[in-house]
Amino acid sequence: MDNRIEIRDLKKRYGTFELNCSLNVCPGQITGLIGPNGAGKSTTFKALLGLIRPDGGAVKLFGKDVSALTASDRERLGVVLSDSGFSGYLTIKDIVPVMNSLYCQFDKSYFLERCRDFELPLDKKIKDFSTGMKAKLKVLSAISHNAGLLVLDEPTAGLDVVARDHVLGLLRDYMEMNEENAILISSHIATDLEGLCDDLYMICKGKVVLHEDTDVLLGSYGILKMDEEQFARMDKQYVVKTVKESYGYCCLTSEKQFYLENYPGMVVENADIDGVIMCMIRGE
Ligand SMILES: Nc1ncnc2c1ncn2[C@@H]1O[C@H](COP(=O)(O)OP(=O)(O)OP(=O)(O)O)[C@@H](O)[C@H]1O
Repeated sequence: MDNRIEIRDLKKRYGTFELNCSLNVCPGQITGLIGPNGAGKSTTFKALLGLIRPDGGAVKLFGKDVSALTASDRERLGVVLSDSGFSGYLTIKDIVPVMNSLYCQFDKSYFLERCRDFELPLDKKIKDFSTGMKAKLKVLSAISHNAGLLVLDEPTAGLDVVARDHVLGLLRDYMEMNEENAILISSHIATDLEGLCDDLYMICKGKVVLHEDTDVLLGSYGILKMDEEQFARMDKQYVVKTVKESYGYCCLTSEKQFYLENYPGMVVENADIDGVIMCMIRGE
């Protein structure tokens, strides 16, 4: 069975908000969905998992329509949603038998070993866990039952750098368990995803505004800064977005090398993903 996600023209309307999103996740890949608050990331995840009814479009997991997934297909999914999790009144000791009965392939010893590595107490009620402890427990639960596909909505939200590093490390371990494993992960913290994902979808006001391989985004994209006169004279064929600034213009380019070679006086900066997002949102 292919660990694949296919979303085609997924539509969902809430008042003035309108989602219209297409994306693919391929076996062996980590795909990131980034976008500002309210962009539509969680709505996409909920529709993908069949938790809300879309107004249109098609969603497939493992090559099957989401409504056609069997219970055993669903066991092959590992999910983290921001507003889901175990009851706060349970302890890790309580949830082990629950996981055991929910998932045929629950790997109890892996799960408990990792709980020990992360110093997660087995007897403490989950409601008394810190944000970081809860996040680690959610991700550990998602990867401890031989899922082929992970769907993770903001698994690093609210974490300090150390806890974030632990969670990202767990995801890298997961990808090494099986080369066909795949992950769809969202975050509004772009730096979390740039070191992890093979490709990134940028979503804004319900629309995918950019899809690119992370290497291309970090290697070829750049930010150009110039005054009005330089802007008027420049060749704009590789300009993706333009933002008017007090000093002149700031442009996002998909080919920074072209401008480095042809415009020696121009300021050409490497684009980090936050810079790209800012230009995509503010630019025209
Ligand atoms: N059940 C709902 N009823 C009405 N509006 C909703 C509902 N769920 C989401 N929305 C609206 O849909 C839009 C997208 O929300 P969504 O939660 O998908 O964004 P997001 O990208 O996940 O944001 P964040 O990063 O803040 O979690 C928002 O305008 C939100 O108010």
